[in-house]
Amino acid sequence: MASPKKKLQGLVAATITPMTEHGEINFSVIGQYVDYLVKEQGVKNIFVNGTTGEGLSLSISERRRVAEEWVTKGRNKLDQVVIHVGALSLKESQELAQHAAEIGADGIAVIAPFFLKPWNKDVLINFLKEVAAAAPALPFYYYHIPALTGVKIRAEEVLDGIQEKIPTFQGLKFSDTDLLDFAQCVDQNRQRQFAFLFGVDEQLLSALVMGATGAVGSTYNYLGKKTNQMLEAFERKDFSSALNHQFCIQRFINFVVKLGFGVSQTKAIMTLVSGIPMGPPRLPLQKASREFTDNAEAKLRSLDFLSFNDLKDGNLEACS
Ligand SMILES: CC(=O)N[C@@H]([C@@H](O)[C@H](O)[C@H](O)CO)[C@@H](O)CC(=O)C(=O)O
Repeated sequence: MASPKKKLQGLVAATITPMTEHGEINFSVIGQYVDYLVKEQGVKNIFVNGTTGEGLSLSISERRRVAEEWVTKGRNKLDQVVIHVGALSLKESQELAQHAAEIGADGIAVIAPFFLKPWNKDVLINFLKEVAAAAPALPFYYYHIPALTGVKIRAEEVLDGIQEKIPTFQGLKFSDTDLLDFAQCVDQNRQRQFAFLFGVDEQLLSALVMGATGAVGSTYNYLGKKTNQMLEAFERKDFSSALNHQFCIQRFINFVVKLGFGVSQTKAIMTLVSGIPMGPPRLPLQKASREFTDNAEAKLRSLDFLSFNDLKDGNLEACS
């Protein structure tokens, strides 16, 4: 059984894996990155080696070293460090789970294997169970991201009876827009103290209404402060302010989505906003174009999302 631990809640930044221009991992900026999240964005939980972290594009040895660096640099600064240990090979996933336990991570998460896929709920749970068993003292999260894995088994089905099979099961990271499925996960498991972590940043307010207890996402790296204002407004039941904050965040995400948005663009935006070099992504991803970065910067400025004092054009559409 997992040792009782503080529930993972609030914002969780899906960390980027910083890289050098030569495509090697740039471990040297991770300490600075931790400080930036805590001090500038008010984000004290991280999700390492997930989608944003290009976890599936790293070698097993790189994933181990990245996890170690975040745990080490986050010690006494971060509340929780969750490591994504999903892999196509059960053995690799187990190795990473065991490693996460050894280095003192606070939890592990696993996606569905996506090449040879589980064809029903029971097979998927068997896979997850075998991984969880490799780290029997660590809280376990199922990472539901059907658009990327192609595994379309509803999260509601996966959660049905999961704790009996996986005693360390502690929550769901739900990266999908199907709010019916998400809400049913909450509704059917309300008595259990699970964490329901939503992963579509532009729709977080809707998920909060449905009972999300926290959120994992890429934009919390650089819009954490803004999103925390939304969470605070929601908490004090000021729904009008919460909605304004969500609309404001949506204006930015909608803008970049139309330009073409993904992990590469997240790296470029984070470099711009934080000043910490995130470097290029690894193939098969391509570096964001200069045009993208210029347009994203102009939008960030007009929404007053950049804390520089050199606004030349004024806040054209700054949100309150
Ligand atoms: C598909 C995808 O990358 N989704 C992001 C979102 O944060 C996403 O970037 C955001 O909602 C903007 O669309 C996260 O759910 C991914 C995530 O948490 C991770 O990196 O593991």
